[in-house]
Amino acid sequence: MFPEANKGWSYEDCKATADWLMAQTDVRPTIGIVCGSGMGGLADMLKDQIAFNYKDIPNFPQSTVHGHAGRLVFGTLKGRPCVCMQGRFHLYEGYPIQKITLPIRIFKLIGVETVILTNAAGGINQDFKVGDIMIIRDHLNMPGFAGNNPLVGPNDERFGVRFPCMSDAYDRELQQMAMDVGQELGYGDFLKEGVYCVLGGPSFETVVEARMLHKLGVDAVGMSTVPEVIVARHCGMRVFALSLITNQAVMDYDSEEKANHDEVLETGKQRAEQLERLVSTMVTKIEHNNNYA
Ligand SMILES: O=P(O)(O)O[C@@H]1C[C@H](O)[C@@H](CO)O1
Ligand SMILES: Nc1nc2[nH]cnc2c(=O)[nH]1
Repeated sequence: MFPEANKGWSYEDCKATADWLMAQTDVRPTIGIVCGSGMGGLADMLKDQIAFNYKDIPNFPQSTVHGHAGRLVFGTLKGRPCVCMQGRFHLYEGYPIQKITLPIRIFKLIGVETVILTNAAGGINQDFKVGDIMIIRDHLNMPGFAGNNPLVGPNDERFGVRFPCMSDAYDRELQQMAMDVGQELGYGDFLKEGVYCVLGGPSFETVVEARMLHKLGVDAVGMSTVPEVIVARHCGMRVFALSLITNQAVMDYDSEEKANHDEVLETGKQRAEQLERLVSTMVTKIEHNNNYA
């Protein structure tokens, strides 16, 4: 029934990688961070770093996209033990969806309880501006509609249940915390919230695709995050996610704008400092006395 079942991403494969990592470092992270395109600076905030190139980690895929360094960094952020993916994997790189989400299961097996994900996204909401940071409230999983979901295949109950709930995917307490922290930091003008839609990429949207997403209630569109969120929730981790609006999706045939990856990376650089301060302040406030883990 599942011919490619668990090829390279079984519980045992994930456990072997987790054990290998645990043998190389004394850091025992409870918070895992995933850096979006151009946001790798988040990993550089970690103190007393122990970093591994993805190519040296057993079973890990390799980063192939500019703006994704390909390092797994352990360390402390304001005294809290963290692990950070400086570079993530995307469907358009050609990896099976189960492979791009394998690091999230490894997070779980090394003791991570809360996952913070960031991404670069195109603004669909017409009130959004380039440089806005959107707290993700909900998602639209377009590849999932076509059956490309990371949980397809035999379910291993050691990770989670066959049919996980997703109506509570994004932790509401953490969303509120981000809003509060954002206000304290004076980010009120550019801190938004909304719905993120994942598409397969790597091509950006046509005008009619962007218009369709707008009609569907999408606020920002990208090419990542959702598979990772599904896997994190499946194995019971708390999830918080942010989109940096790096460009406006083109919704008008007369527009001279053209989405491109250089603009995405440039916006990432411009907002890096604020994004890092928001995430690091949240990290100091996250408590692990919840019963998710
Ligand atoms: O990893 P993220 O989702 O931040 O990367 C986005 C989507 C594409 O990989 C790339 C397009 O510029 O940025
Ligand atoms: N699909 C998609 N992904 C992005 N990542 C950054 N900007 C965009 C965009 O406009 N569309």
